[in-house]
Amino acid sequence: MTTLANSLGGYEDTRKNSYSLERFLQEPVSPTTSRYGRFGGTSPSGSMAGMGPVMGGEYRGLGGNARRPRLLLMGQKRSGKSSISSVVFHKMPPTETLFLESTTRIQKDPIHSFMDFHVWDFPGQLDFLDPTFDFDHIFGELGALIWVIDAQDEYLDPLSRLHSTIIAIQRTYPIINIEVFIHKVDGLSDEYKLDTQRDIMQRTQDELSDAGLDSVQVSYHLTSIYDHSIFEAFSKVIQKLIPQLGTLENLLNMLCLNSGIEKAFLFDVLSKIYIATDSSPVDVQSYEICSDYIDVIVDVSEIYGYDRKPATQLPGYTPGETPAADEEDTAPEASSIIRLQNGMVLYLREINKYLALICLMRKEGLEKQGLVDFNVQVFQNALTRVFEIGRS
Ligand SMILES: Nc1nc2c(ncn2[C@@H]2O[C@H](COP(=O)(O)OP(=O)(O)OP(=O)(O)O)[C@@H](O)[C@H]2O)c(=O)[nH]1
Repeated sequence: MTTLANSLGGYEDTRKNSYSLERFLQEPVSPTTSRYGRFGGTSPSGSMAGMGPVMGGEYRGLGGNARRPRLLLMGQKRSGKSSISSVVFHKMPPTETLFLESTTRIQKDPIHSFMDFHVWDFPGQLDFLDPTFDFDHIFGELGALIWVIDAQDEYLDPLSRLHSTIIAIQRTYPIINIEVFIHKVDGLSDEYKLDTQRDIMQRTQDELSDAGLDSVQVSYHLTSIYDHSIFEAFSKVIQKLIPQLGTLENLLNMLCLNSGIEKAFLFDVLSKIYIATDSSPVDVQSYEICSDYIDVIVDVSEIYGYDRKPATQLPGYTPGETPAADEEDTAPEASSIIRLQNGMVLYLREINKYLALICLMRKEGLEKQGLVDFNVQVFQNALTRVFEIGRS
């Protein structure tokens, strides 16, 4: 194991730029945007010092414009669109989605997290290809179109609506990411799931070829709100919208290589979406255990964490003044280590109030814990730099 600072060409920046997970949890939640929980898509106060286009509101991915990407959830009635949005972004327990009412108007949900974006939930009965709808307004600032298909229901009609939608938007907006969620697969056998996916892929490919759109890329995900598959699918959707993804992956690779880490995830604590991971293959079990670990840490922090007030409530703060970065920096970042029965270790370090690094390593790796801690600190500083450069 070596120090990451060496691998990063001697880069060393001792400036601390960390935020507290606990403090994030204790910040006020706006009743207008939070329908279901404490996270509720609110905008926590406090600056996002050092976090650029991906962090704190701006996005320069598509076409270089500083915009908030929009994720459109579309599909037939009762396919599970509102449930997905509620479970992933508002911590709604999956069983409570049974009581969700049918959406009658477009639900626009601003999500303020490591990257600000909007989630628009379309009522299933709405025909947005109708000429009375402002097509450009709906698809103009799109990051991804997420088409939800209920795999437990008859899907040929919804599929043909998907095809006509792709054909309609491709002509004007060819760079849109099209993501098909083959949803509610929890009740299906593995064989049936794969057959359904194969059938949907084949029919879509045939339809697009007939329309002369062979080159259109469509991604397919088997999802359910009753397990981690929905979070994993969203992770992949969001990752495509992060301009710095390649750099984040390289940093994670270097961290793993130099610290004896087998798998590392950079998680958004708000949604449990991972925004980057190293390039070793993701196995579901590692992802699930890391995702569960975040839940535990978040819950324990919320119940037992001490009350660290936001900078605006600290003594000496004058209303109207921008809180000094130093005040944010005084809070130590949360960290935690758990030894698992199988000889592995889970290592968590909060990077800022939105992101946490979670690593899986063998217990021998912790014999040099000081080195691992140091490398993680260097990784944290490098990450801050990446976003600073992106912003400038
Ligand atoms: N088994 C299963 N049921 C699900 C899943 N996701 C959603 N549901 C159920 O599907 C039903 C419809 O979910 P909604 O989220 O209201 O569907 P919608 O697409 O928003 O419906 P509209 O608002 O009418 O367009 C609810 O009873 C959910 O509990 C899933 O992954 N598995």
